[in-house]
Amino acid sequence: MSSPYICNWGILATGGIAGTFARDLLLDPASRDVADVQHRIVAVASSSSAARAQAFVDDDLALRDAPQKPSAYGTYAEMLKNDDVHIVYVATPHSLHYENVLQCLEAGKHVCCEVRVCKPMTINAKQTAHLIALAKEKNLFLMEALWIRFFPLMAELRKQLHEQRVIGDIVRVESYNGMAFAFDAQHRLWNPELGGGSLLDLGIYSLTWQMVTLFEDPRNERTPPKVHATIIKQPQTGVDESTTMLLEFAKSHTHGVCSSNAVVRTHHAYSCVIQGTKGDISVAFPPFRPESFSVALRNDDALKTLGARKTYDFPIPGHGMFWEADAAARCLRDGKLQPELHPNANAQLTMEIMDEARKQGGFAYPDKLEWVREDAPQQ
Ligand SMILES: NC(=O)C1=CN([C@@H]2O[C@H](COP(=O)(O)OP(=O)(O)OC[C@H]3O[C@@H](n4cnc5c(N)ncnc54)[C@H](OP(=O)(O)O)[C@@H]3O)[C@@H](O)[C@H]2O)C=CC1
Ligand SMILES: O=C1OC[C@@H](O)[C@H](O)[C@H]1O
Repeated sequence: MSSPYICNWGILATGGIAGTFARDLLLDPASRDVADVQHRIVAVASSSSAARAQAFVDDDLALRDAPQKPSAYGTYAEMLKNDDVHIVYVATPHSLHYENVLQCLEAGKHVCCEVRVCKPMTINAKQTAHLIALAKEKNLFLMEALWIRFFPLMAELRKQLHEQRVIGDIVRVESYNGMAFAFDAQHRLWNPELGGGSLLDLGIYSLTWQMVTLFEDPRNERTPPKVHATIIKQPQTGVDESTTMLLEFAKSHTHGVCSSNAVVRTHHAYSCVIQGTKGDISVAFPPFRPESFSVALRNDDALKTLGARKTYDFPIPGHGMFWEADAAARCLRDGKLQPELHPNANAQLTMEIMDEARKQGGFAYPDKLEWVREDAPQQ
């Protein structure tokens, strides 16, 4: 057997998700039956201080006595000069993704650093288009780190829906992601300056379920849906507390109902319900980390009632962010610039749908967040 490809990561920022992702990188890939790739964290950077980066390595990742300790940097720019870094995990709030990824791509010119970004790609579609164009121009790998796209559950769901067509033609899809975030005007979820609001943070998941089920329905031939959206704003900071979109997929004659809410949590029944002519598929809670889905086919009595529900379980051996990391590593190994399972066109369309929802709901971020550099492609 050939030796595994070893992917060297640099972690940019040391907040909550950076720790979760990095700890997943440190798990033995054999625990998820993966043998062809391995991960190594070679560097960590914090914009706060080198001491913070060091504490992240020593304490958050418990690597104080590790034989090969990651280097700790007090600025992102310094880490990007490290030639050992193959790929960067950008873990800042999404208000900063655009400038941080630009920074990584620009550094790639000198250090051949590869880049990966945290979801959602950016604040708006123009910024995403610029990053995709720049990565292409520089021959660098770029992917939206939408971890659930890489879950084995997702592959099985796609197979049952689109190849085996177990529930026949899809007729209607309902997806919801809600979390009860206590109001704190400074928190990234509520703060407009940090790209706050439910749509970008939570709606990315409800929209993903629509994309996987309806946009990827072969009958729709990857035609973007018509969007009808409504937004309720948080009275103090003005970010969207709740966004509901009705997505109209004309070719397949289907409607998707998609919503996000930062005040009330998703009901514990299901994250997404897909109704077809022959039965239903229900994806379990929570929408951002489901471990099962179930299928109920209609009985033969004129297809009126549903039969017994069969559940398909996909337990996650860790947090579950390693599957996207494995996909990124395989792309680097094989010289691919984006993952087949989640091409950058998906991220672009997602941002366009979100832009349209915000436009219809009358919600814009401060100009300093919606900016694009003067060399961004004209749209
Ligand atoms: N996939 C998932 O399950 C999840 C994804 N996320 C996504 O991850 C991203 C980060 O979220 P999370 O880790 O929870 O956020 P945190 O606030 O915990 O961490 C963000 C980090 O970004 C860095 N940063 C740099 N500049 C700023 C700034 N001006 N304000 C705040 N932070 C700054 C800081 O690290 P430093 O000081 O070291 O530079 C900070 O610790 C978001 O896009 C979010 O949507 C969040 C939770 C779950
Ligand atoms: O990705 C996410 O998943 C769960 C939430 O905690 C978080 O805010 C969101 O960004």
